[in-house]
Amino acid sequence: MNYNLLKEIAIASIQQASKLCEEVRKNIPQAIEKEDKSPVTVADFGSQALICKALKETFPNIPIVGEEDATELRKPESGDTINKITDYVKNIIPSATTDEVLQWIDYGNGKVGDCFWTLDPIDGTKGFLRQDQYAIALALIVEGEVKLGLLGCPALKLSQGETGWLFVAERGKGAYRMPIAGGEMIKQKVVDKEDVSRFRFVESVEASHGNQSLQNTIAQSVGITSESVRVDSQAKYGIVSSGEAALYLRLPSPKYPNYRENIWDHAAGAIVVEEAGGKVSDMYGKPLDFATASKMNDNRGVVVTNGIIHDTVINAIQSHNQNS
Ligand SMILES: Nc1ncnc2c1ncn2[C@@H]1O[C@H](COP(=O)(O)O)[C@@H](O)[C@H]1OP(=O)(O)O
Ligand SMILES: [Mg+2]
Ligand SMILES: [Mg+2]
Ligand SMILES: [Mg+2]
Repeated sequence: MNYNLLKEIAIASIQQASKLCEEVRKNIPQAIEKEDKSPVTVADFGSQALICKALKETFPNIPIVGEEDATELRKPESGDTINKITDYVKNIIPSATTDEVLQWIDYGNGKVGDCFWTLDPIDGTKGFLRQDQYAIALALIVEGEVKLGLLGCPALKLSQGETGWLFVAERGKGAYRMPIAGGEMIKQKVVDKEDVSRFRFVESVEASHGNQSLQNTIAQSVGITSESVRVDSQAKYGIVSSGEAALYLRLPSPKYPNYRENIWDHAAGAIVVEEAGGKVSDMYGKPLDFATASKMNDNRGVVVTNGIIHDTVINAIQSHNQNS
């Protein structure tokens, strides 16, 4: 299958969504509380509307499994919110109406199947609200395998170059990054073991999204002596794929032992790291399951490495579990 057109449309839609998100961020967004108590903003909805519209226009038959939906926005008390979202979308698509914006958001209510997109319009909403890192994450999954991954990180600064990167990976064709506003593609490669200064590990800013004390113990046991770099969102995958860290650990939070990861929180990031030479699995070394449901019910935790240290990390987690 030729993925060039899919890639082209996906890149353009993330560039549009990135503009909307940065505009909202400049104006200091407010959090709206979802049913599960997690925050969402007008930018999460606006980003989902723009990306879903672009994808559905060109690929009407590919379902989109997105994080957000418009149910709450259709209630009369959400009038101000949907008007705000529509205003932001109109900056990019001047003809957009409120009804269309609601419909575009709901294009994201697709189901997991043989071939589908999965979309997180803003991954790391808590980071976005803090003016820290966030990502716009889109992946194409075909017969259970991530074939394309796009990760827009509008606020990300790596050790060199501008702020704002878009990571693009295609199965078997490598991973690249480009400045999010457009520009030259740079090939991604994970860090070598000899590169001591970049042999670091990344984890969430939010302590409750993982198990930071265990993550630190494991990192030390595989020879990482420097303190962790704490970053919100799938930007962590972008950092590992750029060779600026060797390890990203997301071990189950003791506070939420029943939490299951969503496919849109990992699919795009996973292929970006794998195509840069790295490895991604759950904490038992099992591949992440993107084929079955929007939640990865049979996976626990996520381990992302430069590849070389993967088995050592999995073994360190195993021995810790056996001894505790
Ligand atoms: N208890 C939890 N454990 C792990 N991840 C979580 C938890 N609660 C929310 N998340 C997800 O963590 C992601 C961002 O995490 P981080 O920035 O720390 O890497 C978000 O996608 C968020 O989900 P959601 O998308 O529903 O908000
Ligand atoms: Mg969310
Ligand atoms: Mg999100
Ligand atoms: Mg997310």
